[in-house]
Amino acid sequence: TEDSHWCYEIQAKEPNSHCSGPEQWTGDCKKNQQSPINIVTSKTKLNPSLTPFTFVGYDQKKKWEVKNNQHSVEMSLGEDIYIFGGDLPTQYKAIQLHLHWSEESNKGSEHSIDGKHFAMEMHVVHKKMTTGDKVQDSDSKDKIAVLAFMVEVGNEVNEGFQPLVEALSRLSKPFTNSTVSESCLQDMLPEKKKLSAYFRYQGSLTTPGCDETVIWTVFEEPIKIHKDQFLEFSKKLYYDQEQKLNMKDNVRPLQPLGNRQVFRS
Ligand SMILES: Nc1nc(-c2ccc(Cl)c(S(N)(=O)=O)c2)cs1
Ligand SMILES: [Zn+2]
Repeated sequence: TEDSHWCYEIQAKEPNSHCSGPEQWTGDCKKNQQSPINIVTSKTKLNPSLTPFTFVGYDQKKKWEVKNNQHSVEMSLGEDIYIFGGDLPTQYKAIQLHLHWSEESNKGSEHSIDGKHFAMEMHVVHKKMTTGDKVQDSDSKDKIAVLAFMVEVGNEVNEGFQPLVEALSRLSKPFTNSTVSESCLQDMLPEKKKLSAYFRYQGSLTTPGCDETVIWTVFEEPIKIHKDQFLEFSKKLYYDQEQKLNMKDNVRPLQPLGNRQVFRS
């Protein structure tokens, strides 16, 4: 399908590249409720319904499957990990987490907050859990809920990130798989009490087909990792089999907010 040839700008501008960069992405990528966006905090609207989340199974210790899917490093979740609360219509089951990054710490996140980009952005992708026979109409706007965490670099090692960082050298080539050592999602996130402050808006996948079916939650509290942990991603991972193009800048350009309102908890 044309999606298998989509790529980021850094790949598209390579001499004799045959992939389609963000300006050529198809599907819903040219519609008007796209992600990511710049969040102008002074224009966000307080929404008291945006209560804290309940995270179920985020403390489950497991040797998670990870893979280099040629666009990012992706950790498969599933099983019994899910969220509810956060003004979501029902509970949402965790499917996978992946990240976007650069090699400079002031760009690399997909969303920006008051124009500030972070070093990385971690996305925990959840799918709406339909109870019993209820069928999801195909274009429903809330099929997916992504929890987005900004990642800042500092000089403190983030122990919770180590299992993933240590697996990266086993994932250099695209379409390679591995497992991380025993770890849990919760250890990668900011402490729970800091997760009640977040932004909320209606948007899309930031990768083709850019389906406008995502309820976005962008947490205010960033994850902090050591600079060396951060640099491992662009050092160890490659976009291509020949290992000539380091995987970095897997970041979609900012999209127009249009007439959408961004809410805050
Ligand atoms: N092949 C790939 N798919 C994705 C993906 C899948 C689902 C979603 Cl929701 C997203 S995102 N960045 O909008 O969170 C990315 C990444 S790489
Ligand atoms: Zn993502």
